[in-house]
Amino acid sequence: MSSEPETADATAGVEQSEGRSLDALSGAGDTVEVPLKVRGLEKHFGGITAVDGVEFDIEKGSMTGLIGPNGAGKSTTFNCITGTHKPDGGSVEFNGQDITGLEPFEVADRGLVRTFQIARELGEMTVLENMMVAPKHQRGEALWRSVLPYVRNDVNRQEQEILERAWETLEFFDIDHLANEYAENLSGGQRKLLELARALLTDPQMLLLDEPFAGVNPSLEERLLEHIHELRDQGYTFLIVEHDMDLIMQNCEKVIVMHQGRILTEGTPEEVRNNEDVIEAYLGGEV
Ligand SMILES: Nc1ncnc2c1ncn2[C@@H]1O[C@H](COP(=O)(O)OP(=O)(O)OP(=O)(O)O)[C@@H](O)[C@H]1O
Repeated sequence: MSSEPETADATAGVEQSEGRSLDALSGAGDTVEVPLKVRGLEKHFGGITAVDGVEFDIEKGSMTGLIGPNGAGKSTTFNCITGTHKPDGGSVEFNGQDITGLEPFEVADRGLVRTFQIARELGEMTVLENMMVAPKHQRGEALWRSVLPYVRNDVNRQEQEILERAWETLEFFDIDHLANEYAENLSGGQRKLLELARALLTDPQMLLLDEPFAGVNPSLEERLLEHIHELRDQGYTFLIVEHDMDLIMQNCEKVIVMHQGRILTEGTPEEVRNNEDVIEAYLGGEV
């Protein structure tokens, strides 16, 4: 797959959103080098403060790891950024637009997309059908139902274009031979590849991956990593939550460490590895 995130080719055949900045898509106007800015983010659940004034910047074309122990607030931070949770305070800016509190499909429309686990209903569809409903599925969890008849019966011109992109993306991830397999029959690693492939069909500029390597065997993990690096080289930006510390340290140029809802530190893997707070107060010397 050779298309870049902002090019017209990358968006061919896929419904464009009204809310998306044309400048951001075409690269015209000011170049946004820090597409994602999180400021003073807060989220409370009853008496629990899950996210407590989190702030960070993500640079364009970078691969950043977000790490921290269980309950540190990583998933809640992801959820507040991508619209699954409404933050109680702070702001999220993407490509110069305030996206704080927008619905998930509105955030995805702007090019900030997180991978979704293949839900039970999608597991009962083939890999190719999963790809065909991906662009619309991301814009609303229920919309895929309305698309399904078209997938199974007559395919109109727009669907034909989506079909071509779907095949191209499946080939890129080396899972085109599984196109007619039901998604529920895929291995854990193959599902992760499909989840990433589906996210790509929504024309993202930045991808948020929540534990993309969980349950993935070493050889598939290697392949998944190669694909992520290749996509990064094409200009996509990645923010990755992952428990495998070594994997993050070896593959991300920047690491953000969360602890008890706050940013403990951030820096290069080397800086984080040598940070006394991280070693003593948080990681217990496991880095
Ligand atoms: N929906 C919720 N309702 C109540 N408490 C929640 C909810 N979601 C998260 N929490 C709490 O918020 C805190 C942060 O949880 P979160 O899942 O964001 O951490 P995490 O860093 O992703 O952890 P893990 O690595 O274990 O997935 C935890 O104390 C958790 O129990």
